[in-house]
Amino acid sequence: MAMAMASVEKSALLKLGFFPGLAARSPSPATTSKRRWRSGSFFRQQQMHVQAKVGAGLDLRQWVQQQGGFVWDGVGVVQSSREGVGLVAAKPLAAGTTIIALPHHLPLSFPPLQQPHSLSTSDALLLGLAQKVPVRLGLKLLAERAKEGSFWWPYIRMLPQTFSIPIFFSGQQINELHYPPVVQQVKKRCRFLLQFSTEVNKATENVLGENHPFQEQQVDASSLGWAMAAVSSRAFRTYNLMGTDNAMMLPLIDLCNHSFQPTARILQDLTLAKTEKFIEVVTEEKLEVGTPISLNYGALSNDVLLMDYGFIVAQNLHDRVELKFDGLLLDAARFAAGLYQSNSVSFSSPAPWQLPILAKLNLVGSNASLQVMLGGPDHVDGRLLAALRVLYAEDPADLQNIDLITLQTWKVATPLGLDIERKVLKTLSALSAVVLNYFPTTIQDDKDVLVKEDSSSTKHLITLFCHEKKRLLVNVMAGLKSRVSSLGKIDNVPQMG
Ligand SMILES: C[S@@+](CC[C@H](N)C(=O)[O-])C[C@H]1O[C@@H](n2cnc3c(N)ncnc32)[C@H](O)[C@@H]1O
Repeated sequence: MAMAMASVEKSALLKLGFFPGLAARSPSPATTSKRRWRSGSFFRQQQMHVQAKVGAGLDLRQWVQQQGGFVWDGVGVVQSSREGVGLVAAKPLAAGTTIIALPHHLPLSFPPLQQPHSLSTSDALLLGLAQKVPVRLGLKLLAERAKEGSFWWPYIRMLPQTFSIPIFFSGQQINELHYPPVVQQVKKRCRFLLQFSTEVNKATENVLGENHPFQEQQVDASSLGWAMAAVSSRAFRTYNLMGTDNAMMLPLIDLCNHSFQPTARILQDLTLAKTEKFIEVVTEEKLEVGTPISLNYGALSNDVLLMDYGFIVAQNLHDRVELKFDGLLLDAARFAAGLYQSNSVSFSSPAPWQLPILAKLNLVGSNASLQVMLGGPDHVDGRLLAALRVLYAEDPADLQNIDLITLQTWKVATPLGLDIERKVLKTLSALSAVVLNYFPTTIQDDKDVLVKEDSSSTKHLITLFCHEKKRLLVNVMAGLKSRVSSLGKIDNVPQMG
């Protein structure tokens, strides 16, 4: 997702997201600590009612201005139960206008520490620990949150106390997602947090006073999870002139909620990297009074939105259903499609002449990448489509003059003939049905829950997530069905040239 932007003057920034590939078990609640977290006051402030939260947002706006930042005087702060705090236009504004600009010293980042010998004990410890985590900014955030009189306190006090991301779900709620790619990833992240909290405490156990990066406060999986969630849901990637990226938390700017049709975008002026206002939010369109000031967090699937941000988008065009390419699963789909015969060779044991093509598709071999997707404009992953076409081929000669690109697209209606194409489409459709049946509840069950549950509840979020996956699978089946029907209209199988 990172964009190479070193050569452009103003670069659009993307949200950061969680470190891919980490993971977990539900973190234990905050336990005993040598000293109490500053969270006493932090948590009290987090229980502020709506009006106070909005007021704190306005205080943050003022702090940014006092620190030399620019905030358009029409920036309003609102709160809703669904999106939390957000920014809105309190006045009309033309497109292409700067709304917020931050000076260089306001973003919270983990600065590149190039001279380890000159570091304080506390910074050296933090650096050592940070080298073990992909998102080291979380540690910096925790260190600042622990520090009395932190420069960033006006910002940190505005951060949510809790996040609705799945690492904070109960074990049962995680399992209720019924979607193995996300369930596994969440469990992996939780495991990481538990392990890493042990490491952090071991590395700091005999450190006292100012030398302690977290002011002698014990860091448990829950506080680490809080920090990682704050970073995954709020940090942006910024770039320097060398194109090196760095994660930063951008006070006030990170109160903008997400939309795939955003009203603003965030720009980084690389040529001004050393001057005052180097990150700014600019309107994409004319704003009317009450228009939310939203940013596009990126072309993110619901899996990423759920795991990193704690919300999902209905009818998200970037969403997919992820599967592991597996001969047995394809056999089950072939069986469900009524295409399995007693003399059928299992898809788990491809013929030797089929293997080289499957290897070229990177679906067999020790370094194979077995993750394939359903959904999207073509309904299925090109590699899955190609693999099924190959697996249904009966004669090596069928595959001789076919290139890999053709096999992976719908460009040629029947690259291996009408019969094979029909089988492929029916198998893919049955595969979608098999995956759909994996969910223990129906689309109607979900609808019933969705109307009953509070839209800000975890139950609602989990149900909506499952509901959207099921809807996607039904759409895939409808798309494949219409392809089968259009095949019926083909009298002559086009010859490959
Ligand atoms: C960068 S913060 C935006 C400010 C945040 N609303 C707050 O209260 O501080 C991102 C978080 O806002 C919420 N959010 C942003 N866009 C959303 C959307 N379109 N729908 C639901 N929640 C959204 C999610 O909780 C997400 O993790």
